[in-house]
Order: sequence, then structure tokens, then C-alpha cells
Amino acid sequence: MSAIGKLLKGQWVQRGLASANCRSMSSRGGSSGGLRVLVDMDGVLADFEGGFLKKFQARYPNEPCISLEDRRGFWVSAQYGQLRSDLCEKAISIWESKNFFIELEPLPGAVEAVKEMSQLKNTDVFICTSPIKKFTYCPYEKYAWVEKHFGCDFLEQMILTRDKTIVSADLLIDDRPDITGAETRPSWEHILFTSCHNKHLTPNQPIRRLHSWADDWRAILDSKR
Ligand SMILES: O=c1ccn([C@@H]2O[C@H](COP(=O)(O)O)[C@@H](O)[C@H]2O)c(=O)[nH]1
Ligand SMILES: [Mg+2]
Repeated sequence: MSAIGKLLKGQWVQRGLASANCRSMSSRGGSSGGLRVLVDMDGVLADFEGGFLKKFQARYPNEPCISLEDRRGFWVSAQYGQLRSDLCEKAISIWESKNFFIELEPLPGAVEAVKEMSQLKNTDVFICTSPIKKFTYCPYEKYAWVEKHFGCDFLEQMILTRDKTIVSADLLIDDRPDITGAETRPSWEHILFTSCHNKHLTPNQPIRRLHSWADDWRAILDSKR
């Protein structure tokens, strides 16, 4: 049976019931016409790196792994592949598995900060995240994660795209250092969110950082108003 067939037969029908209260009209949505902020999900709101390491160690207890302290580079799979070539596929198998994305823990202060940000006057907040191409679980679970931590009204603010350069905004808060795509001059300023994989990095271009959600994100927003 195709992946879509399986989804329609099982997962969506079953889990869709859990979200029945999200079917009604939302009170969110629309735009204030003010500052537009895109907030990435993996590595900014959700603890992708911590969740990955925990599940990798649980599934492959006899394989070597890379501590968060030793992580370098955005691509987890690439660093595991350098450690030993077959570990690349094993790493990928972790985030391709059911319940990987939904079970990620929020990063400290992330949910509180984004809820507060979205309540600010003249401020429109969107969660902008890239799904993996193996779509069986990831896109569904990303929506479910936002519903779980922010409530169903926030689903109006979701943008799933593998090319963030074509999304127009004032700011993009994202842990990936190199964000490229079809648009060579994106409208947003990229604020690099510090993560275990990028904290040692000195980017070629000057780039502002948000070191954590305890850092002064309000000042960054105000600097663009
Ligand atoms: O080695 C890796 C690490 C992460 N991914 C996936 O990339 C995206 C990252 O999304 P962002 O919106 O840039 O945070 C996410 O879906 C990870 O699962 C990967 O494919 N390989
Ligand atoms: Mg990210």
C-alpha cells in the first residue's frame, strides 16, 4: 500500500479525531501588517539534537555516537557518516521513524518566548520549518507538535517549506548557518540561533545571533521596527 494509502487508512483517520477541536474557525490568522518574524522549529523551538542523540543511543547502544559537545556542522548525518560511513544511514533512520518529531522536547524558554512574541502589538509570528522528504510522519508530527505546545489556533501560523528564501518576512530566527534557495536576496534578516552544531562557527558574513531564548529577542525585534 502506498504511503498516502496507509496514512488515509490509519494514522490520519485515527489521530485526526484527537484534533477534532481544531477543525473550527480559528481566532488567529490574518496579519497585523506589522513586523513579520519567522521562527524555525528544529534546533530553535524543538530540541532536535538532544532528541536525536537520546534515540540514537537507545536504538544503537553498541554503536559510537557524537556527544552534543562534539557536534560540528548542521548535518548530523554528515558528521555520523564521517565517523563511520554506515552510521550516516543509521542516523537518518532515527528522524525518519514514527514519533521522532512529536516527541521532541521544547528548548528551554522557547514556547513561552514565542507565545509572548505573538501577543506583541504589530507583530506577526510564523513557525517556518523544513520537513524531510520522507513525508510519512514528519509533516503530520510537526503540526501535532505545534498543536501540543501552542494550541490549535497556532496552526494558522505554520509554514512548511524546504525553501525559506521565498518566504517574505523581516526576520528569520534559525539555527542553520547557510540558508539558501531560489531567492538570492531574501527579504528577511537571518538571526542565527545558537546551537551545539554552530556555536564554534565564525560565519563569513556578519550575522546577529540569538544565543538562547533567555537572550534579548525583544531587542532584536525592536531593532527592525
Ligand atoms: O543531518 C540532518 C539534520 C537535519 N535534517 C533535517 O533537516 C530539517 C531541518 O529543518 P530546519 O527547518 O532547517 O530546522 C529537519 O527536517 C531535519 O530533520 C536532515 O535532513 N539531516
Ligand atoms: Mg533548524
